[in-house]
Amino acid sequence: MNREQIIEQIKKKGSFLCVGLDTDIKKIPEHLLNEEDPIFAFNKAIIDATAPYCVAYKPNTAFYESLGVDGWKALDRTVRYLRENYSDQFIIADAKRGDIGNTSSLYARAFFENMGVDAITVAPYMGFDSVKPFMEYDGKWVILLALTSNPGSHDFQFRTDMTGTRLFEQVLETAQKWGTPDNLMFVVGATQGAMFAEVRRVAPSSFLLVPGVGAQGGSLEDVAKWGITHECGLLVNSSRGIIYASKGEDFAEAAAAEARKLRDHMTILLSTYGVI
Ligand SMILES: O=C(O)c1cc(=O)[nH]c(=O)n1[C@@H]1O[C@H](COP(=O)(O)O)[C@@H](O)[C@H]1O
Repeated sequence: MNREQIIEQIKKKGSFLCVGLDTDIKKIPEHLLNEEDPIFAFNKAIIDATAPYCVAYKPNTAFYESLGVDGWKALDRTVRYLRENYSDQFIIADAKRGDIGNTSSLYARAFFENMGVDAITVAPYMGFDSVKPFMEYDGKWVILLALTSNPGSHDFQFRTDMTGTRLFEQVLETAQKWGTPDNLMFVVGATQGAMFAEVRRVAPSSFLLVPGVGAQGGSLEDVAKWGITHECGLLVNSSRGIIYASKGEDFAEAAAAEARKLRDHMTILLSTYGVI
């Protein structure tokens, strides 16, 4: 899925919502545990209920890997279900990979060729050769961690070099020499608030994947205020806040209601900032 197609979907749906499929076997409604593949049954119901309100899905691989082979199969089945039934949705494997070039090329093959997702989250720590193999796929995206949503983001990401440039700014600056706004996005946590203005100073036109609204308490209002561009330039993720809105038989309807609420807010923001 290319940049124009993502923007078209955002405008069409009045939404820049990404639903996080962080599906935890210990948190899904009990009645689903009788299903032959409970994780897939949960994901399928969540997808069918929330698809009108979002433009992307982001399964985090940890939730699937924790279940071994069965989890990986459920993830693969989920991606296939999205591909076959919702081809207008952007699919992000949140895997946070990155290794020496030779190994990264196998991660890229696993996620882009084998699983067929549109994008993968990548950690920048090992540098250019660890990121490049993911960029060698036409029509696929790297989403590089830049300024994360967690408290530990302050341990390294704000450290400055001799010129006073912070590490996250160096990541943003340097990585834009490796890729373009057509194949490279950055992760910036919703909890970083006004720091979005600093991010936009260095990366004015890149799409940002923004986790941290909902369960982590980030403000959608602030993200848009400091981070939105004339093309939107944002994909805002919420996982737990949507998919665990109810633990009962009505879990899918409750998820849809949460997604719709966020979509309604996003439509207002898109209109306020002149995107639609
Ligand atoms: O790369 C990510 O998606 C990510 C980066 C980051 O800085 N913070 C962050 O929360 N995430 C992921 O985004 C999702 C957030 O989930 P909720 O807090 O439940 O909405 C999880 O899958 C996290 O692993």
